[in-house]
Formats: sequence, structure tokens, C-alpha cells
Amino acid sequence: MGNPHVLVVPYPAEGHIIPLLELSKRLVKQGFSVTFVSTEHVHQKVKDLITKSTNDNDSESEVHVAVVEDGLSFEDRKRPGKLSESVLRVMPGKVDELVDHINGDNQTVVISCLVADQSLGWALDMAERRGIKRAAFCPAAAAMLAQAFSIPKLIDEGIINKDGTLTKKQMMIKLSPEMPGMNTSNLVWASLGNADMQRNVFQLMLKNYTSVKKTDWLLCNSTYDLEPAAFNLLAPQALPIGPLLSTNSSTTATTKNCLKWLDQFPPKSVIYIAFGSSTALDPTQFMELASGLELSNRPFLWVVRRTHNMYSENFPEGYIDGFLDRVLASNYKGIVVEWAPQQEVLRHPSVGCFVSHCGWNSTVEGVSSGVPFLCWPNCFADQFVNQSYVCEVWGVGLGLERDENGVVSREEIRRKVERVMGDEEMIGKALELKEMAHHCVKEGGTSANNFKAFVGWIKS
Ligand SMILES: O=c1ccn([C@@H]2O[C@H](COP(=O)(O)OP(=O)(O)O[C@H]3O[C@H](CO)[C@@H](O)[C@H](O)[C@H]3O)[C@@H](O)[C@H]2O)c(=O)[nH]1
Repeated sequence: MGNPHVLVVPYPAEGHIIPLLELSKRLVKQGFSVTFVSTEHVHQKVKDLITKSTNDNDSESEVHVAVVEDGLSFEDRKRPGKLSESVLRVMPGKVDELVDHINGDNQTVVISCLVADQSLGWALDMAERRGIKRAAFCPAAAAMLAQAFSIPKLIDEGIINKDGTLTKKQMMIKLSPEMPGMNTSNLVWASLGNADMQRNVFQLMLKNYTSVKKTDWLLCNSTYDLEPAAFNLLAPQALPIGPLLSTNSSTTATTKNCLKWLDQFPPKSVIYIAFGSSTALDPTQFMELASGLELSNRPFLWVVRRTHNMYSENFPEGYIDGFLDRVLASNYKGIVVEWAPQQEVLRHPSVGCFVSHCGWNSTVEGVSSGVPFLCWPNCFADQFVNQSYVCEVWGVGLGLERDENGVVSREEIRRKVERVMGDEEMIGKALELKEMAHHCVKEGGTSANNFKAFVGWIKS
């Protein structure tokens, strides 16, 4: 008999794939054979990452990647709405076929456990139907799960109607007295698209929540210390196993170039700017940020996804190149890259400030590296909750205020960069949080213990 087999099904987007790949690698180290589902959509985007992950020297065997069709055309792949539609319409059938394929001709159950992103309730239901053990994985803050689990309470208290519509917009609520306040307009479903879309997302969340609630395990890329109140609300089901970070250094040319470039600067002097995998700035905001960095007169490493559809659609031809030419011609030092080895960049001693959109992975990576934040949430609703954690709960960052036109001005950026990089108390707290995060995953740490228990359960 071979190793016990785990099928890992991520939502096909970088922010979801990165932590689940880390979890897969850890399972491989525990003697499991892991099949990681990738779609055509994401496989193109994160091929390097998957290759890097499967080639890690310390993995005793491989994470096997199974690419399933997503039914999307090249044009469709540029539209996030089409992606979520294909995840519901095409992916379930393809994953079902994959399980049949793994089970082979006599259809014996080969898979010991299915681990699926908590947003893929259909995958958890399929595992239940087929009698496969299952676990849900949350790549976002536990506070976001707490939000979903609190839907019945929000309805009871008249904060939302049964279809999820807000009874009052822009109202501050707390899911528990110890949790950071949330603006009702930033509730996940309430912050997306038009009323129809909001109702659909709400229904989907309710459906997923029902599937997730039934799983034996609900694993989170977080720690008790970062989110004690959220874990209290979710007890006993949700368990933190984070932070799930890569311990390997990649050897790609981009990584080497970025790290070599950082080597030339003194400790904590460089600003790192990155907005995750899908956030884009419009030309006005891009220019304000560029000018703010120039005014700050500090070295910077900025991720600008030039080939990203939103950037290329909104920016006039040559616009970003013009900026780069000015950077090179001026006497301040900065580099712009399409995709940085973020975890390694954040771990580099020269980095002293992380200008971030506060995606949960970026938040956890920044915290684990002891780098203070300048928070710029602007895409999905969870980023505002993460900003509250960073600024109000943990005290390791500052938010950026928008002016009357909704723009974060160059002067605001310059001022806040100065404050973040000069605030010794904040820097001290960031280092304490880093220690705490590392402690959780060490032998005997809370996350390490939870992971060990999970592994024991699959093998049992
Ligand atoms: O140049 C880059 C830019 C990003 N990353 C990595 O990409 C991931 C980005 O993840 P995250 O910070 O969570 O941002 P998003 O990609 O925007 O993630 C989506 O998914 C997250 C988890 O559910 C949510 O918290 C976010 O709001 C949502 O936008 C991180 O691991 C980064 O290290 C790189 O390695 N290099």
C-alpha cells in the first residue's frame, strides 16, 4: 500500500493557492501523497510557484499537480466574474472526474482526505457524498469566517435582511466585544457589484457556510494570538495552523536580482510596495504614489503588474515606462518589478515599510517578517478588516487617508511613510509579533500542535 493520498482543491487564484501549496508541502513531509488541483486559468499565472514548490529539495516526494480545464477563453480569464462562474459551473464536474481517475478502474476509494478552500462548498459536499474525509481551509482571516458564521445573528438583530441586504448602510458593528469594528458596507457580500450580485454572493456564502459547518476540520492560515476573539467565536471548529510560509529560497533570476538590489541598503531603509495579485491603481493614483515615493526620498521596490489586464486597460501606452524613465533619470533609487519574491523581500533586513493592500497573505507575511505596514485596502472587503487588525489591534501600521476626491495624495504618502519608518514603538511591536508568529509554528507551538492533530486524524 502506498502513502495515504490527500486531494487539495484551492480556489483558483494566487491568494488562495499560495498558502494551500504550503500546506500541501507540509503534508508531503508527513508522508502523504498530495494531488494539488490547478486550473488552466491559474496554472498559467503561477506555474513558477508550483514548479518551485514541487522542486523543493526538502520535500521527500512531490506535490503532484493535476490541471483541470476551466472552460474559459483567453478573454474570459481576464474577467474575475467569469472565473467565479466557472468555479461553480465547470470545476465541480472536472474535480469529480479527477477523483474517478484517481480511484482507477475498480473505483476503490484511494483518497484519504480532501482539503478544499472554504469557498468551495461543492468540493466538501462531493467528498461527503463519496465517503471521503474532508477539511475546509480558510486562506483569509478567521474574522472573515466569523462574519459568515454570524449571518444568522446579523439577521436576528435586524442588521441585514434574510437575503443579505443591509437594513442600514455604513453602520459600525462588532461581531463580539473584543473583535475590531466592521463597517456593514464592508461585509463581504455587501461590498461587491450591484444588488443582484450581492444577493447571489450572499446565497453562495450561506450555502458554503452550511457545507463548511459540517466538516470535521476547519483550518485557518492564522494564529490564536493574532485573532483570539475570532477563534473564540468559531470554537471549537476552527483551528489555526498558520502562518503557512515558505521556508525555501527560490533561485530564479528575479529573486536573485531583487535580493541583490536590496543588499546595498542599510537595515530598515527600503519601502516595499505591493498590492497582491489583482489590485490595480488608476493612472491618477499611480502617479500620486510614484510622486509620494519620490518625495519620501527613500529607496523603494515596487510591484507593478504591467501585463495585468486592469493596468493595461486603464493606462495609456508608455505611461508606466515614462515613469520608470524618470525614476532612472532622477537621483532617487527605486526599482519596479512585475512580480517580487514577496516573502523573501519582506524577510530581507533592508526592508523597513510595507505599503500593502492588506490581503490576508500579505498581512500574515508582513507580520511574520516584523515589517510595519502602511495600509492601503482597496479591493476586497476583508482588506478593511485586516487593516483594522494591523492598525488598531496589533499597532503595527498606519492607514492612508483619502482626500475629497477619493485619492491618496503624494503628501499623505510621504508623511505616513516617515511616521511608520520613524516610529520606534511600532517597530518594536512589529518585532514582538514576528516572534510570536514564529513561535506558533515551532515544535510545541499552538499551530504546530493543531497541524499534528490534523495529520493524526487523517491517518487514523
Ligand atoms: O509581487 C508579488 C505580489 C504578491 N505575491 C504573493 O501573492 C500573495 C498575495 O496574496 P494576498 O496578499 O492575500 O492578496 P490577494 O492576491 O489580493 O488575495 C486575495 O485573497 C486573499 C485571501 O483570501 C484575500 O485576503 C484578499 O483580499 C484577496 O484579494 C502573497 O502570498 C504574496 O506574497 C508575490 O509573491 N509577489
